[in-house]
Amino acid sequence: MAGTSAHNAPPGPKARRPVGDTGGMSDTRPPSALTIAGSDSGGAAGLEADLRTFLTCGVHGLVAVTAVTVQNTLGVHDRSDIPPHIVAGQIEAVAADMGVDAAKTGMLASAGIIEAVAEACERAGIGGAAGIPFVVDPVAASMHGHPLFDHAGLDALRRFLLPMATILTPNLDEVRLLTGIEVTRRSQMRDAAVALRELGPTYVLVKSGHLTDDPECVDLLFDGTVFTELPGPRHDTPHTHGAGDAMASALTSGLARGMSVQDAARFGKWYVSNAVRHSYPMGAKVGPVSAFWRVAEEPED
Ligand SMILES: Nc1ncnc2c1ncn2[C@@H]1O[C@H](COP(=O)(O)OP(=O)(O)OP(=O)(O)O)[C@@H](O)[C@H]1O
Ligand SMILES: Cc1ncc(CO)c(N)n1
Repeated sequence: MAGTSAHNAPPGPKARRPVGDTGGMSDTRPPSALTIAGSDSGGAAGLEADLRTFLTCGVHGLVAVTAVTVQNTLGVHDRSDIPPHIVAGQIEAVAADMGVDAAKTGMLASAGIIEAVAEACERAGIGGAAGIPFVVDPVAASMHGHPLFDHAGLDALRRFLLPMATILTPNLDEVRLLTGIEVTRRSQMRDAAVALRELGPTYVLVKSGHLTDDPECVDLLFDGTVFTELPGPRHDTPHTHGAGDAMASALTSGLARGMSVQDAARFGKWYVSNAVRHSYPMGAKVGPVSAFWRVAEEPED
């Protein structure tokens, strides 16, 4: 495990509040981030990944559970969706009492849940032009190809959630589902970003993990005018389960800590690149990305 060093210090300007900063006083509230996501029993993706990332990025994690999946490295074997009013209730309860500095979505399971999430977020002041930063990760399927919502879900996502998003973070399968654009080369990511932004989000971040022939792993951020490449090496490992969730939740953590969207996106890319670099085998197939690299080392004695 690596501690903090020049090598793994985050790039770009410093966040307003450093990791774990509570002002040194027990009555000072740390930044908080809300994940609206499903549970992965394998602990690699879903809300488990998000909470772990929030913690290691110095942010208190809040949760609205959307579904429980029966999942391991072989696939998603079963699931039970949470009733939409319970999902909305979780969002409203934590927003009203504890306060949300940034929010993100993961698996949203159904059109009914998506509509309830959009309404609850609107009531809580999450998303929209002047609202609390809202990261929409349009998780459509698990990495094994198991759908995590259906066509009605896709329509509801377009209709209710994309116009509220501060930033949309699709992988290349989700780009195809949302726009019909097939991205097979890095140069095609710009057209995809333009088409995605027309669906309503303020920023778009197109993730490049699936371009496996590309020797680098360069994500693309677009704000409607400027394209910003987020460069990084492509680490040679089969174990990338949860990379998308780690990227989106680190980005959300950056926003909760007061970073600009540009800086939070760079922070997210830096975080996930290290998480993939330290990923590990576990189970029969694709193992999880790591958060251990970010955990403080224990004292010698
Ligand atoms: N082999 C790799 N080396 C370095 N970074 C990677 C690698 N694979 C993915 N990433 C990074 O991880 C993030 C997630 O990318 P990807 O396109 O795989 O998303 P995803 O398909 O949503 O992820 P998941 O595997 O969780 O479903 C991106 O920031 C991407 O740049
Ligand atoms: C619960 C859950 N959320 C998201 C993903 C996608 O990584 C997954 N496999 N499982």
